[in-house]
Order: sequence, then C-alpha cells, then structure tokens
Amino acid sequence: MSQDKAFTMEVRDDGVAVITIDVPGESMNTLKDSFADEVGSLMNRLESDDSVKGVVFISGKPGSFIAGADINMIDGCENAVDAESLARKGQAMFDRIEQLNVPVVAAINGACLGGGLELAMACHVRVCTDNSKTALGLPEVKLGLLPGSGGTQRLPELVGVQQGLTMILTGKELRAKQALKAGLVTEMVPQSILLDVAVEHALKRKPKSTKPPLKGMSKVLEATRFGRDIIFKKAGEQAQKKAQGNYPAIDKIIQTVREGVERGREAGLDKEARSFGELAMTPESYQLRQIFFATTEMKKETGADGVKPDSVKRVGVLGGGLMGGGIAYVTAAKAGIPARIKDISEDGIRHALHYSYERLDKKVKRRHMRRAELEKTMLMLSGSLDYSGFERTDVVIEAVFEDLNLKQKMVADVEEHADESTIFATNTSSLPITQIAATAKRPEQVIGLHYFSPVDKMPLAEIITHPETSDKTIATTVSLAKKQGKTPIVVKDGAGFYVNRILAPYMNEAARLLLAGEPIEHLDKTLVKFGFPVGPITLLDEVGIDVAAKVAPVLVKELGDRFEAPDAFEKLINDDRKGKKNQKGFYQYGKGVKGKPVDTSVYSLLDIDPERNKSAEEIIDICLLPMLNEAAYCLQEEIIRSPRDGDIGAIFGIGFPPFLGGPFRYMDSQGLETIVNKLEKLSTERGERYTPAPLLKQMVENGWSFYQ
Ligand SMILES: C[C@H](O)CC(=O)SCCNC(=O)CCNC(=O)[C@H](O)C(C)(C)COP(=O)(O)OP(=O)(O)OC[C@H]1O[C@@H](n2cnc3c(N)ncnc32)[C@H](O)[C@@H]1OP(=O)(O)O
Repeated sequence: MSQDKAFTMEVRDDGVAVITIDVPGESMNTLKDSFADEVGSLMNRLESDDSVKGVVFISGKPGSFIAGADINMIDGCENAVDAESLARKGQAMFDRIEQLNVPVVAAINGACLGGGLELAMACHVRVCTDNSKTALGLPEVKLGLLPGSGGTQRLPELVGVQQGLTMILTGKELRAKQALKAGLVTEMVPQSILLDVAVEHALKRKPKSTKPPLKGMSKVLEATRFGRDIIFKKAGEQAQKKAQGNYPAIDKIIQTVREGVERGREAGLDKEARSFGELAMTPESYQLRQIFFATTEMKKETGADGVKPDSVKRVGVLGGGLMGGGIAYVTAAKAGIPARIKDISEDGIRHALHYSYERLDKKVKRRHMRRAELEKTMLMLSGSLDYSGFERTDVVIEAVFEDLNLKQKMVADVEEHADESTIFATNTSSLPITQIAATAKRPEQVIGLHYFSPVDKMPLAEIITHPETSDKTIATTVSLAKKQGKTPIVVKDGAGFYVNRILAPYMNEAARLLLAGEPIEHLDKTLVKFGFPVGPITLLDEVGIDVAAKVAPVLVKELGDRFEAPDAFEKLINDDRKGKKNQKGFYQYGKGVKGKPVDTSVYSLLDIDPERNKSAEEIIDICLLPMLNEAAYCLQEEIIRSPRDGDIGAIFGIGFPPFLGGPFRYMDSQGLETIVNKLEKLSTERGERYTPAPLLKQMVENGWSFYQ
C-alpha cells in the first residue's frame, strides 16, 4: 500500500476488498484524470482474483465521500476534445466498476457530488449515513456543465426520468432520507456501522438491476413514449423560464437524457461525453467555474491578513423587525450561536421569535429537521425589553430604524451595558459607519454588517469598515457572517457602500426610460432576459419606492449629481405607492390578482403614454453601463478590495447574471475599450452622468484588464 495513491485496496479475511479513496494532500476527495490508471490496475486485480467476494468503496476523508471531478482539471482543458476525453475516461472507469462480477457497494458519508455520485451510481448498492452532511447530487449544471461520466444516464435509471431530470437540471442535492425515498440509496445507517453494513451487502448476491420506485402519475407518465414526451417538454419549459436561454447546458441536458431514454445507454453516453466537451468550452461555464474558485478562496480569508478572529459565543440583536428577526434566525439556526433580541416592545420580540419558529417549523414539516432540533434552536433565542443578558454578548448587531441619532444612542447603550470587548455591528443600509462610530468610546469595535433581505435567503453580507475599525473586529465579524451562512465582502465606508451604490444608477436609468414612455413589462422583461432574476421596476416595488426615495438624496449628497434620481418619486409617494409592502406600486398585488399585471394607473399618474421605442440592446446599455461604471469607481476609490469582491458582491447581492461572471469579468469579456466607447456615446446622448470613470480610461490607455 503506497501513501501517494488516492485509491488503496485491502482484501479482508472475509473476501471483501475495501477500496479507500483518500486523495493525498487534499481536504476533500476530487477525481482526477491521473486516477484512471490507479483504478485500472485495481480493476485488473479484481477481475482476475476469484477469492474476492465483494467490493466496498469508502472515503478515507472524515466528513465527505467525493466532491466530484476536480474542477481545476476541467478548467485546464484547452479544447472540447480534451474535455470530452476526460468524460470518456470517467465513463470507461465507471463501466468497468459496474461490470465486475461481484457486488460492489458505495459506502457514503458526507458530500457525494458530481463525479462522486457517478462513481457511486456505477456501484451495485449504495449505503449512506444519516449524517446531516450527507448529500447526493449532480451539481454540474451550476458550473454550466452536465454530468460527464454516466450521470445523465444512471440517475434517471435509478430514480426515474422525471426526478433524475429535475435533479440534473437544477443541481439539487438529496439528503440521506430523500435519497433513500427516491431509490438512490438502498440503506441509510448511522456512521458508526457504515462499513459493516456495506460489507454485509458486499457479501450478498449481486443484486439484479432494479426499477425506480415510481408511484401514481409519475409511473403512468414514464411508462409510455407519449408520457415521457410530456415530462421532457415540461422540464424544458420550466428550466428555460428560469434560464431564459442564457445557459446552454439546459438544452444539452434534456437532449442527452432523452437520447439515453430513447436510444439506449450507449447512445446516451456518447452524447453525454460530446456535450460535456462542448459545454466545458462555453464562456458561460468558464465564468461559473471562476465563481466557484472565487468563493472557495473567500471561504479561507479572514478579512484581515494574519489576524485570527475571536470566538463568538453569544450575539445580541437590537430590533425584532424583519431584518432583526432574520439576523437572530441565521445566528441560531445556521451559526448555532445563542441570540438575545432586544426590542422596545413585546410585539417586536414576539415577531422575531415567531419569524424563526415559522422557518424551522417548515423544515420540520418537510422532514429536513427533527422537532427536537427545532426546540433546541428555539432555546437559543431569547428576548428582552432592556439590556439584561447583553453583558455576556460578544457581538451586538443593531437593526433599528435608519436614524443616525438613534444608532449613535444604540452604540452608547451597548458600550454601557455590554462587555468592554463587545463588537457593535450596524446593519444600516445607508448611514455612514464613520458617523455612527463618531460618538463611540471604542470606535475600533464599531463596524457595518449589512445583510440583504430576506436575510435567511440572500447569500451576501457587506462588512463595512471605517478608518478606525480594528483588524480584530473585522476578522471576528467576517467569521461570524460566514458561520451565519453568508459570503462576506469587506468594503470601505461610503454612501451606498458597494452593492446599493452600483444598483442605484441602474435603477435610476430604468426609471428614466419608464418616464420617457418605455412600457414597464418591456423594461423588466428585457433585463430578466439579459440574466437578472427580476427586472428593475419589479425590484423597485420589492425594495420599496419609499426606501428608494429616501436613499437617493443621500447618494447625491455624498457622491454627486450622477446619482440624481428622476423626478417621479414625489408623485408616487403622494399617491401612497410604496410597492409590494402596501400592495400598491408599479404592479398589481393582492388577492384575486393572477400573474403579475402592471398597474396601468401608474402611467396616467406619471403622465406617460407607454410605447416601445427602445430596442432590448439599447435598454441594456442604458441601464447596465452606469452600473459597470460605478463598479469601476468603487474599485478606484478602494470601496471594494478587488474586482473579485466586486463580482461576487454583485452576483450574490443583486443577482448580477452569474454566467457573465460579475461586472468586472463582464467588462473584461466585452473589452474595456468597448465599455468606455459606449459610455462616452451615452454621455453625449443622455448626460454627463455616463462619463467613464477615470480608472476605466486609464486601463484602456494602458491596455489593462481587471483579471489576467
Ligand atoms: C465529470 C463530472 O460529471 C464533472 C464533475 O464532477 S464537476 C464537479 C461537481 N462537483 C461540484 O460542483 C462540487 C463542488 N464543491 C462544493 O460545492 C463544495 O466544495 C462542497 C459542498 C463539496 C464542500 O463545501 P465546504 O465544506 O464548504 O468545503 P470547500 O471549502 O468548498 O471545499 C474544500 C476543499 O475542496 C475543494 N473542492 C471541493 N470540491 C471540489 C471540486 N469538485 N474540484 C476541485 N476542488 C474541490 C475546495 O477547492 C477546497 O479546497 P481547499 O481545501 O484547497 O480550499
């Protein structure tokens, strides 16, 4: 047995060959091209050794099985032929495993994803642990790919076409219980007996291939060609509704699964390998892979080089509203840290506690959580009308009204009632942290921690430093945000910070186009088709027209005239149009409203005669370019630390189309000269606010790009 091998085999006295997968020097197993030879020689031995009665594949890593093929390896492919050949090598390797005469069992604990699940599906039996980290899925679509080593064929064979297709199209993972129900695993066991149970299966007779455990309508549909046509059509429509034609993997997945279902596994595998090769070379897959690399890199960063975060054992939350409730929830449910909520009313506290209860209860009902776990999490949440219990908090996060005096008073109160070392993190979305810290006794412990609504769903947190924030405070806050399940970016203090600052000019231009007569649906649909999750006018309704109206003057005051909002807010507010929250905005809301009809009365209110004048391309340029330009200003002013942070912030904070890589990668892909030229043209046509940021011009002059 050699230490430098990823696959090592030991044949036990009972005749079961246990193959342990433990990629040397890596924290998680990933599959590499070079393992084909290693597995090949193990297969040679197994194929010729009659004394071996069964085989078990198990991971040597404590918390995971295999996280898929090595994405670096895929990224390193120079052309489609290289990538196709990787897929074919994997297919051949897994075929050989499947064809062994003895039973082969995958013993799965932790992540079993992509190529990892493809290997497990080539085994005859899969046993998994009931560990909460156990997850089985084919997430390749999130990388703009399809499963390349048999996954498009074996998953539908095991769980049925409908469920298999959905899993491959969405990348959705199944937890242990769900995998058992779907027929993806044969047995679910506690981790302590995983190997023993796997060995038992390996000593049984090789199981005959089974049919997916289908019931009801699924069974009827999958039985006939007509029924399967319906499944493929529906799956395609649903997936494209989200993808808007921007993700080439979607069509390829449907065609490939269909090929196998209709023409057999061999034809399916051939199409799978070819499609994998082609998709690996698409710009969409390239950008999505870069997001994976960026987020993995960010997981390791502390936010302050060389500084270790302090441990956070208790958190205080000021304000039990929507944001406070969400913050308390992610603190207890995700980070596992007790949170003490202070509000001025019992109602506020009740609201916050209820917010968590509702979310946890949903998980229990969906069987994602046991009731005992819900109760344990709820015990971590407590409320108070005064500061009792705050003396032991390590971090206090305030989520009270956007009022500077009030926030400064919160700082003083926390300094009085909490420990000397307690960090004060403010969830302000518009007030400068420097001003909130201005009256603090310990300004080095004041920091911004800006969450996005809804807190439990939105993955980004902006961590805002002011000149006196200490490195320890930064590192501790970054670490807390990560535990709460967030991807944090550290940004410098300044109006709008990063995310709202780049969003504002985009929204302003959409509003200007609307006032000039472009129909609301035309604007929204154009930008959704471009790749945003919702259009800018829908977003205004979601954020709240009153909130946008409040933020606008702050940005103008701090950053200048290019942030001037079009003159329509007053009329909208006077008409009590706040957006979704009071069910009165640009769209119609309320009971009985089907679909998402525009509230056309808004046109007469704003004296608009709606008519399409601008093409989709013009609308995109008009709205998007000021966002890109502002991102460049933020980099120039060091509001963000790097283009990478700017890209991740835009993708995770406002849903900038991920397949375009974020504002900076998008500018690189278009060419900075093109961006500057377009901005200059728009500046002549529409106003000086489009003047290119000096950084962009400087970069063009020097022939630079944001990334190498
Ligand atoms: C042919 C096939 O069909 C094609 C494929 O299989 S494509 C790959 C499909 N698999 C995936 O997309 C899964 C990618 N990985 C993940 O989502 C997450 O890493 C995970 C959920 C498995 C674990 O998350 P988490 O516990 O937070 O650990 P995380 O920090 O992300 O990863 C641990 C290490 O494993 C590495 N890693 C995980 N999966 C990897 C992969 N598929 N390729 C390369 N590296 C990977 C990470 O880079 C990180 O490396 P580091 O220790 O040097 O920083």
